Amino acid sequence: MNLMLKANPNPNPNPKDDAKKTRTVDLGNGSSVIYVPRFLAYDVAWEFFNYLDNHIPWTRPTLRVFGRSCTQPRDTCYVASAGLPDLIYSGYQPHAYSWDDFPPLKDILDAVHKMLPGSTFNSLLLNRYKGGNDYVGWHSDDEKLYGSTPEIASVSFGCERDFILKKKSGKSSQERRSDDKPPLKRSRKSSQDDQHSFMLKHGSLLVMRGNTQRDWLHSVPKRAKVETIRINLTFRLVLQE
Ligand SMILES: O=C(O)CCC(=O)C(=O)O
Ligand SMILES: [Fe+2]
Repeated sequence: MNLMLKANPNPNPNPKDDAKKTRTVDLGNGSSVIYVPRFLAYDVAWEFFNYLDNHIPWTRPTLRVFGRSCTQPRDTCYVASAGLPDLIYSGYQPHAYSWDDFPPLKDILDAVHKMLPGSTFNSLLLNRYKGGNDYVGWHSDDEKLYGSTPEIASVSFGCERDFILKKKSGKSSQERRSDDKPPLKRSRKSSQDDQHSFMLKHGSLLVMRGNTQRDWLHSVPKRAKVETIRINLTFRLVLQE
């Protein structure tokens, strides 16, 4: 299959159209997010969607969360370069498929590397959300094998879903700003700075950098009425032991 993949050479052809613009959000304290809405051309992204939907050996594993067994609320698969330490999350160790098993994934990885000069990724966690009942709950991707400041590059296909970042508990920035007020007068409401939402478009790229996994949680919440499939690829760098 030749998908003629290139990262969209001009992801922002009309500078007036903010919806198409690459956006960098400084989350403070060394955390940042980059969002590229048109990372892949629309039609190419649909070809990838169809390939991934039909050729990836999706599974829905049983996880152990807070001592309880539950079925992961989305399909998953894992691909990694040979010789890397195993990924284990929520008591589950996915089988690591090879990049050679799924050549189009190497093309997407190349495009991500091209878009992010200086960044390297050697593993990929794939997720398939079959409809609005499928989701990923609040978490951070802070497994030890990614080191202290993991960079995660996330490419989305198909149904648009909300991706929400929320500051880990501790003081919200509004509370921090009102440190000089008596405690009773402090607002308990978190400020807008403590949550950011992205509607992840078909063919988009979102990158989390720096301290984002240390200081922030992220989720893709359930959405009533959503009935179509979304596929998401998160590229990560597993550090060699
Ligand atoms: O589906 C997404 O956009 C996010 C997936 C995610 O957070 C993860 O796989 O760790
Ligand atoms: Fe994540």
